[in-house]
Amino acid sequence: MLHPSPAVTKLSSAPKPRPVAQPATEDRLALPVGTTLERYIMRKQTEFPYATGELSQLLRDIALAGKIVNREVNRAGLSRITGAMGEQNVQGEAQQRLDVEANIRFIRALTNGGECCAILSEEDEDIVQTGNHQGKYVVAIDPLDGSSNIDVNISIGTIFAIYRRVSRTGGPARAEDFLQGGRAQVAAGYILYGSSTMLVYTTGHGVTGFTYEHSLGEFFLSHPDIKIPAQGNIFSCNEGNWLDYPEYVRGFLTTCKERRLTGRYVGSLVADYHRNLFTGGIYLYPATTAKPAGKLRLLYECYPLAMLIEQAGGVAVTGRTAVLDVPPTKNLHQRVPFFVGSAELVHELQAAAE
Ligand SMILES: O=P(O)(O)OC[C@H]1O[C@](O)(COP(=O)(O)O)[C@@H](O)[C@@H]1O
Ligand SMILES: [Mg+2]
Ligand SMILES: [Mg+2]
Repeated sequence: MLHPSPAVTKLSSAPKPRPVAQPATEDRLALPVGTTLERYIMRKQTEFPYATGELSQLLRDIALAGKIVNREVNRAGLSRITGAMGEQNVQGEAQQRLDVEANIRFIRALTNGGECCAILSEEDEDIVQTGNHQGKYVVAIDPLDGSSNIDVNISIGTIFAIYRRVSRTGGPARAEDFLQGGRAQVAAGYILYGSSTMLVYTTGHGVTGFTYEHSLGEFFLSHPDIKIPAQGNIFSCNEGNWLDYPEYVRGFLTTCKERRLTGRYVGSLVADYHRNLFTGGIYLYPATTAKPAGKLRLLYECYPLAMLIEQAGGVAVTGRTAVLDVPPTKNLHQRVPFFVGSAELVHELQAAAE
């Protein structure tokens, strides 16, 4: 919109001023690339008149733990925290030292921050109470995703979902606080420890990406308003499971190959998801004969990534059903089949689903 200056409107004989473009209201509130995460969070908070800053503090706590985990990941080979623990987590999967380390770092940061009442982590069977019984939020988290890639210096990540607790404050959080369903998430995101470290999150108003600047120790806004292309050229799955995939998934993948789409699979969900978010594509972790419910966990892997993808204009389904509409069972570590990515590709898969 163009606004002549008030002085000029009065003096009609004066030479016409050069028009100055004024950004629309929303644009004036938008912050430029390079803005620090802290400033971004503060500014966003002022857009919600009743915001009390608790969610902002939670995001700060997650970013802080992310910086610490990033440091540990970067020097893991030197500091001897790579390798298997020789123990299994609640999923019966081999626990890596960095899985444990990351879990400790996130729990500590969320406890010290004061706003998080309880944490549901992939690494702990039960809900972890932080002792902040007045905290209004709970966090479901996969502290380190892509464990099998830890020891070989390949990108890994953290995935998180934030809920406002529904049980009465003043006491410990309960399972119902985590079992509200995907549409109840107030924020969700991930941190990618990759060739650069990024924090990507949503509070339900689009998706924003921040890149970590190591020497300054800060996340900076680098990717405002991320949108996934509606169509894509990439399919990402573990083809070693081909013989165990449902027939409709094999049929879909065959058409991908007939159309000469590109196969790309890191084996770290965050990394595969992040690539497809920017390039367009579909990530698939179907049910298999060995894993009839799929492998990925609903509460701290699929729900948060589904919220992000919908905010970015993409789609996430378990087959026919939108991931965010899947009702959680009482199992806090529930698994579901997961198909996520560009709308056109995922809709095609969904139409073929049994
Ligand atoms: O080795 P597979 O069966 O392809 O599974 C890979 C998937 O398993 C995961 O590693 C599971 O996550 P965790 O490492 O957090 O257990 C995903 O990151 C990845 O997409
Ligand atoms: Mg994981
Ligand atoms: Mg994990």
